[in-house]
Amino acid sequence: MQNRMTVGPVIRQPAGKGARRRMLRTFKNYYESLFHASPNAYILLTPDLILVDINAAHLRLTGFERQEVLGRHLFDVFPVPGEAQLQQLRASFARVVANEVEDTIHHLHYPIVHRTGTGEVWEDRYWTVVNTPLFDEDGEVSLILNYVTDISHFFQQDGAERNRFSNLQDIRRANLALELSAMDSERKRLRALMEQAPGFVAVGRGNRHTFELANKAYYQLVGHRELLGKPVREALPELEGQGFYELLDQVYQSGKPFIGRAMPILFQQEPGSPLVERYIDFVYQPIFEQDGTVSGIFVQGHDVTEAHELSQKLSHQAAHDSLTGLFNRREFGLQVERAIKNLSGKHDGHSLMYLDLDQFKLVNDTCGHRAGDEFLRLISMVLNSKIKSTDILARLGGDEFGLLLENCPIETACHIAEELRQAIKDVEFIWQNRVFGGSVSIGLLSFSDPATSPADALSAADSACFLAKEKGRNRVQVYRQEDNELVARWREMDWVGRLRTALKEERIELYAQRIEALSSDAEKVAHHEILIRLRDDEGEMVPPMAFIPAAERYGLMPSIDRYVIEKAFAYLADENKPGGRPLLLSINLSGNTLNDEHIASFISKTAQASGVNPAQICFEITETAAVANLTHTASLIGEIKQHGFRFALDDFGSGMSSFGYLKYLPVDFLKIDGVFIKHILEDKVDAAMVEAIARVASVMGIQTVAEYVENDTVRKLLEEIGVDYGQGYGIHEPEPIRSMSRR
Ligand SMILES: Nc1nc2c(ncn2[C@@H]2O[C@H](COP(=O)(O)OP(=O)(O)OP(=O)(O)O)[C@@H](O)[C@H]2O)c(=O)[nH]1
Repeated sequence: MQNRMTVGPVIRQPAGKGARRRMLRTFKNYYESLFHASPNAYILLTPDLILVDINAAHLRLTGFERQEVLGRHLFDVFPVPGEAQLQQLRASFARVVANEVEDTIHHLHYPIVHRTGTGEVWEDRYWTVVNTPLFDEDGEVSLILNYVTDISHFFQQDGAERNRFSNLQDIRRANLALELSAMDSERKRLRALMEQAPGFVAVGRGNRHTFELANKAYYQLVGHRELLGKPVREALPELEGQGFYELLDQVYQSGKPFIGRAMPILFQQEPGSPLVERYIDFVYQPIFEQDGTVSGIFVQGHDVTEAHELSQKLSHQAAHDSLTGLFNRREFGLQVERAIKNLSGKHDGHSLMYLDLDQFKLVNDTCGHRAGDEFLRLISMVLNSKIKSTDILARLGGDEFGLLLENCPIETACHIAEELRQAIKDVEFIWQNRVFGGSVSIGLLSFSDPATSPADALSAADSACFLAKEKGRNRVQVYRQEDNELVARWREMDWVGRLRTALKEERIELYAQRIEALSSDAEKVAHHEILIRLRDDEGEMVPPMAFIPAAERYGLMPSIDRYVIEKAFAYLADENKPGGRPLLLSINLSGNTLNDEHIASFISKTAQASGVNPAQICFEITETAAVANLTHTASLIGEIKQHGFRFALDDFGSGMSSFGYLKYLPVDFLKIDGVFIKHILEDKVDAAMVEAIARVASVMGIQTVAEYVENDTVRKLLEEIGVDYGQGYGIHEPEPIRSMSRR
């Protein structure tokens, strides 16, 4: 069949008024814009010449209102002027239906009543009429597209003019062919657009939501299967019980759209295969008829599974600790906050535990971080196994855990805390043939005041935990406000914020105390130990005893040490200008700084940048810090010494077997612990200890420094014993480094 043109997806043979309306609807949905926007005059007719649509160009041409012509017979709307025209038209429409090809009446003399602002006017008109059959899926002519062109002006011209258009027929034909081809490409373009659209699109018709259309993305989403012509419950049976059928019914009945965001949906993409979960953003949009009834639902949306999974992953990461999978500190704070909001007089209040493993460092230090991580995982599993699923367990950081027991009286919480302590005590962690036992200190707080802040609750429990440690570890300590020790601890914690600000505002000031040569062998340089003071926000100087313990406990010492190193090196660089006497500065490195894996490179880079000679710097580390991880300290000292820096072992003699360690620590100075010097004049044992240290050091080629030299008598005795240097208030009181004269 030539020129066969099927419009839209399917247009069936009309069987009555209702059927015609459905046909109109289908056509309207897909080609309404194209039909109405065309500059050419079109009418759409059923084969029995009932007008089912008329476009805007035709209405402009004839002056009719759309509503008054639809559903009426063609000849009722446009009365035929005579028998000849009637025959011509009838024959043309009959040919279209019988032959199923397009039919043209080239010249049809057909006067029309034209509506004008002043009334109806009969106008003599000549037309070219093209009737095109439109076919349904079964190949039957279901509609006739009637296209008219007003050619009256040609017939109203003189003869010569008319001759010029003697081949009018060909021109009309060519024009029509162009029109039809434009319409066809538009149709293809629209279909391609819908097909290729990134989102899924489908149309369900009628109250059973029968698939009338589905694009590529829709097929991809549901798995490629037969959809068209099937009601949704038959086409996608796995949606039963997921609420989507009900939503479709609701939109169909209410005429109100439904918008779904990241809704989970399960599809069985292949017969027999497991259900696949996807997340979709979608809209169910009702399709309205002209009479306001809903005839179907337009489904449009996007598969947002990847984005949804990513956002789930991110929010999980934001709330959980990656090592143990437990909640993290932030989330724990939020949970405590939520629990506080739920406090009501009816309940016993909540209980909160702060758990800190005892001597956990030992696992890290002897077997490495990986072992430490495994140990932490094991501990979190043990804790998890001992609590209810509604309890909130979190890793607060390092080896610290938090546990929130909601609506749990203190007696029960004490019992649980004791159980947890025992469960950790029973842990045996084996790593490369080494066995570590578990132990935990627990601070327990019970609170019922809705005015409690999460931060206060946590730090109160932390304070109690601190006390548990102080009292010997492996115990549960209940928080009591009247506890003086706890008050002191609160004060200490208050220092954390103050210290951070002081560091930022450079209010930590360097002081120096001279270390004087006592023996003739001692090096003749101006030797000073750098000490620190904090200038508080009111300008008062705060001694180190007030803030160093807090800085040590809260991990601020590495920052303070770095700050001191930078300032001291800068000072040395200034003092090294020509004419200056050689200076030697001693700088303290805290135990935490020894664990800072970048400290060696920081020191050498700072020295290079400031241009100081490493031989002018001696780092002091306490015996206790050094011994806590002897191998690590020994290799760190070795690494730093390679650059030319020197080392002193501070508070020497305080440990049980100090001499034993000395062999492993390549230090240049030993600073004898002040406890031996303080009473050296009265206590013979102290004097003997100092003597012994001086002798052993001398044999090992290490120089000795005595601290706490408070007067000349002590100084003389030390000289006699053979101690190389002295330091103390009897020699020099610390003073700000910048105001210090060189002696
Ligand atoms: N393996 C591992 N170690 C960590 C992690 N976070 C912190 N640490 C280490 O945990 C240790 C915490 O030590 P502390 O709590 O200060 O001391 P402790 O040895 O447990 O001793 P006490 O608490 O005083 O009984 C430090 O050595 C940290 O370096 C981690 O994620 N993995």
